[in-house]
Amino acid sequence: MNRASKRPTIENQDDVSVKDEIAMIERAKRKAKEEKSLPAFPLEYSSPFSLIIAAHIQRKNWGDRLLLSEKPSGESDENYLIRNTFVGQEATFSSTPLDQLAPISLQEMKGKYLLCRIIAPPFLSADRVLVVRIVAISLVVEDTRGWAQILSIYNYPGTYSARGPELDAIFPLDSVIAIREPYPKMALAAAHSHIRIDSPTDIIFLEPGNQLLANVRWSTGTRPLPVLTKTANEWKAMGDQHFRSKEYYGATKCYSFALLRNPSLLAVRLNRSLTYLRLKWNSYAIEDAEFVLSKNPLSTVDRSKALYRCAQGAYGNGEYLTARKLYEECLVVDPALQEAAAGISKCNTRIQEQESGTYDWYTIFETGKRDGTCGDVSDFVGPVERASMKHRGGGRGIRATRKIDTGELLVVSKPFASASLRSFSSEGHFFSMNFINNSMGDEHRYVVIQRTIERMLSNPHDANSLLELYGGPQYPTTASSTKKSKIPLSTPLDLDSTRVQAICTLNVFGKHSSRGDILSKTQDSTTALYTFPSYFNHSCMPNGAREMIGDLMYIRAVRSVEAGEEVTLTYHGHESSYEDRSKVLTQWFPHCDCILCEHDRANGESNRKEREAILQKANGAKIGVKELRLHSKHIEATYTGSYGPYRPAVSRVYQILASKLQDEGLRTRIGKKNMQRGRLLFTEAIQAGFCALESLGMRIIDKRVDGIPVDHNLDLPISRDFLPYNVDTCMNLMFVIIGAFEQKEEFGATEMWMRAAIWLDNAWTGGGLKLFKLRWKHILDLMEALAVILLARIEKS
Ligand SMILES: C[S@@+](CC[C@H](N)C(=O)[O-])C[C@H]1O[C@@H](n2cnc3c(N)ncnc32)[C@H](O)[C@@H]1O
Repeated sequence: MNRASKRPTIENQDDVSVKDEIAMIERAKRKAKEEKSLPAFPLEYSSPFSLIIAAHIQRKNWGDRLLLSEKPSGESDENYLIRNTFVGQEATFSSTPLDQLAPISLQEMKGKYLLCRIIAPPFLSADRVLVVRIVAISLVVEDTRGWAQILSIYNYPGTYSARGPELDAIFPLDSVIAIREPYPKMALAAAHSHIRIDSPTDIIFLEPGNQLLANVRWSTGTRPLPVLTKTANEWKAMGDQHFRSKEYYGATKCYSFALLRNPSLLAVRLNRSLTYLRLKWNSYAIEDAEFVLSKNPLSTVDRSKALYRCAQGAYGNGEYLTARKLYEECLVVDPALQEAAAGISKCNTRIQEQESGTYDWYTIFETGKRDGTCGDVSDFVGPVERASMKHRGGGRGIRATRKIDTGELLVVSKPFASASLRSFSSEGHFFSMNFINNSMGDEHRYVVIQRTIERMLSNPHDANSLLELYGGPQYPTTASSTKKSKIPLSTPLDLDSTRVQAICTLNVFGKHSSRGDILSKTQDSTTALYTFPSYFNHSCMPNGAREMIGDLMYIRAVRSVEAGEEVTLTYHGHESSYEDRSKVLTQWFPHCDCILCEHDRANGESNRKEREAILQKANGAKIGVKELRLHSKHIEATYTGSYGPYRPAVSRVYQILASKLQDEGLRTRIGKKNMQRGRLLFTEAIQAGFCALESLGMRIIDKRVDGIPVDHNLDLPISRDFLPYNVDTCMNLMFVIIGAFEQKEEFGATEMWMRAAIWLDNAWTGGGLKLFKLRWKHILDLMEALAVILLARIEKS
């Protein structure tokens, strides 16, 4: 079976239309509601023995292949990994501290905590159809009376793509765990009823000496807690092994066990600190390193390592001034530590970026293109601030703190959490039904939620800034506060996973897609969640525009903005019709009051429909120049009254016309050697290119098509007061114009328009001629000698 053809994506929606998807999601919602209404108690009895066997079989059947070894072959159905899940399903989480809850057994779960013990290795939950797995990790546990149940754990850090040995380390056999206010899930979808845990903070691993373990008798016999089964050094060795295998979650668990056995082992604490750094759990890394620094006496080597880890942690948290000071202290302890000297220099660069908004855009683009991530840069907030905007959902927005010029850099933001195509090692399908905005989500979106939760757990300060984002009317947007826990995941942060899912759904950004589109895994796509950029409200004709390079986002003003004026972005593609925009926007709000939508409404439905019909014809495969000329006139006529110059549908028709004219011009010149007619066609192509640019909002000052002298002092042919939303489309149009001028042997014009292209690219990217050459290499190569000559002349002038 050819799976690629079966995958429902935005490009291939034959299998599952949007309507079908919504119907599917509605059915799933009904099923979830029905499930919730079933009586939860009493829980059915399950034989521990049969559950343990079932767990082993599951793990062996296909779990082993997926968990322990390389990725599945993807060729046979049995091996093929399909994950499915729901986002926005009403989930529980506990906010009652463990010591204020009463213990229960599985027979009598209700508003209490459950004390239980892991009695089988973790496995991947499967639906009735074996090849479909849900995204949870499953454990078989027994309570003190020997009753067994399956725990389905969602959102637990490090489990989404962990393999067997690491999961075994995260959930060691015989661990005793307390689950705050667990709830049973009936056997409607899964093979067994089970206990579902949505919030990782509801699970508390109990360690020796915990009060809750006093006087506990296990009817199946006492077994030592896992931590007691190895010496500190043995745990350290296991931790090192996981570290070498890059299984950092497993490694931190082993190092934590080693430290429970012997808290004074500084080497283990330094190793755990390093492991936290790898996981970007910077605050925990700093805590371990600071513990080491608090010891006296301390060897120079340990002091230097601990200081260096503190510096790296502060750097990772974006505290560059602190990090620089710490790197300097490292050099005092060990003047030969070159990494510290390099650290200082990196801090200086980051501080400069942060203060001045000056970036090495060339390197950023190159890294983003190569790695799909933003590399090492700092955040920047320019002349904009968060402000109260009561008339918008969530009540906030972004406004200018002073007058802003066209092209000014407003924001550079690293993601709070991101997922790019390159983040996924496994193949297979992923289906997620989002109950919040009734859409099918892809794996990227789900992974962003997982990583968001993880980041919240790893840093309470980050958790607070995330919880301030808008999650819909049911969640107040007042600042919240979470405490820092001493041991990760062991004290209540009270993570409400449904709220986090709602926040992610309303605020996530995607590359190459409208904010709400589904992206195919085959596209080079990045999905990411940002904090500051999430406060921008929407307009279909905004004064700001965003770009994602890897997972780094930058935002520029596309026109001048007055002090105090709101700065907006668009949440969807820039060229969609009123009807498409309205449909997409309902995910966020019911009615768009921007100027473009007002014009479209005033323009009337019949004009809009006619416009779409013309556009469809113009997009037809066999369309000729003659028909396109007519379509361009007709589509212009669908606009009435005071409709502004921004008309992407018109631009689209002129774009097609310009490229067809250019093709025909070439055929005429080369084939029929008809120079004069060729020249006319190129002139018309240039004029169509001008119309296409103007309908995207650009203002052309110099519309000459003949007799432009070769003169460096000529001003640009375009106005510098507006950056078009779709820069790449405009750049391509300018290259068409340059090509047509070349055919007309108007070399003055080619240079003038090349300068315009370089200006626009630089205004958008900030990367100058060097980045221009990198970004447009594929086109410049096609231009051959012309590009070489023009760029050499421009560089010299
Ligand atoms: C990404 S948030 C933007 C920031 C949000 N206003 C806040 O206070 O956090 C998206 C939400 O803002 C609101 N919003 C954004 N643009 C809007 C617009 N043009 N009209 C109405 N509501 C808008 C909607 O409620 C939407 O779900």
